Amino acid sequence: MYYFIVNPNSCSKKGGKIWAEIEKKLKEDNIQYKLFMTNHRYHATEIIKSLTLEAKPKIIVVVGGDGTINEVINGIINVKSVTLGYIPAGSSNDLARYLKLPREPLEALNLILNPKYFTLLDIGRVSYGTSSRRFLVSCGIGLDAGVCHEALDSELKTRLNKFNLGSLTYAGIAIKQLIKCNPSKGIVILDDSKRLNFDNVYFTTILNSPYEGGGFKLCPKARPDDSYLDVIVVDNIIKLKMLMLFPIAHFGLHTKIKGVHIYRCKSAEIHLSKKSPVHTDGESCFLQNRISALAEEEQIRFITNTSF
Ligand SMILES: Nc1ncnc2c1ncn2[C@@H]1O[C@H](COP(=O)(O)OP(=O)(O)OP(=O)(O)O)[C@@H](O)[C@H]1O
Repeated sequence: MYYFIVNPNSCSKKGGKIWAEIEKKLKEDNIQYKLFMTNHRYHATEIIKSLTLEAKPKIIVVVGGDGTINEVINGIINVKSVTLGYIPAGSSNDLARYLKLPREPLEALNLILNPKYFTLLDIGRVSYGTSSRRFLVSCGIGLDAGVCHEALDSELKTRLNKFNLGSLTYAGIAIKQLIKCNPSKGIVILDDSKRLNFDNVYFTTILNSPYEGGGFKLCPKARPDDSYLDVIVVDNIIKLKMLMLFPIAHFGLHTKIKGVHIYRCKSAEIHLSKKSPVHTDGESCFLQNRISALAEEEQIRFITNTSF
């Protein structure tokens, strides 16, 4: 039995169309499944909570974007009893990009029905104020999160999604926000011991895998299964040079630029001089001036196309 959690609204309603294609195939092939369609924000979290209350092994397939996967990962109670399958149906699909999951829905379904590999993926946890949330792709504070916040309700994203170019939204908004933004002073503490001071931080992002924001290869060497987090701090770069950083970050070529700092750690704490936007997997965690993140001990079993 396969349990499907479907966000029909992902990628400006493309999720619903993708599900129709998947459901037709499941019916044709007489595959047993149960459907749980989300009908509001955070519904995927409620659904998976109820599905994972008992520690009974289940294959749960998510149809949506990185935001839907984030809601799902945040609701799993018995992590060890779950195997996740994923049919990417979002605008940016950064998780699917790194896991090399098929972009074609029926191919992605085929992989789930005939799995090649099961990979244990790290689950990150970010804490802020009195709250905390898990992430699979990344969390961040500063400019990158500001871009995610604006992209959530972006008209531009809706328009670009019509041409399968939704991921370009992030680049467009990033340029607009960069022009206005004022960097902060920041302190980053790695593994409770290494303290780093920065004067003009644009953003700090903590990643499980290389990509975020629709294909920016921010930490090219990050691996989602190594129990470590990769951290990028972008500091003290003139805005004109920052404009160059975005296109070359698509190829992971920004890492040699002075002012780009990359670290690997088990935990990270970030303090900024002023409140700044925070995101987990592109979803908003409002404005904060302090966040901390770690890799949880338990990993989640994921159906993948490749071994890592
Ligand atoms: N039925 C629904 N109606 C409206 N919004 C929904 C519904 N179900 C889920 N959502 C919300 O839709 C938002 C977007 O989903 P998701 O992130 O998966 O798609 P996306 O933004 O197109 O993809 P990506 O994150 O890969 O760019 C999430 O914040 C989720 O809470």
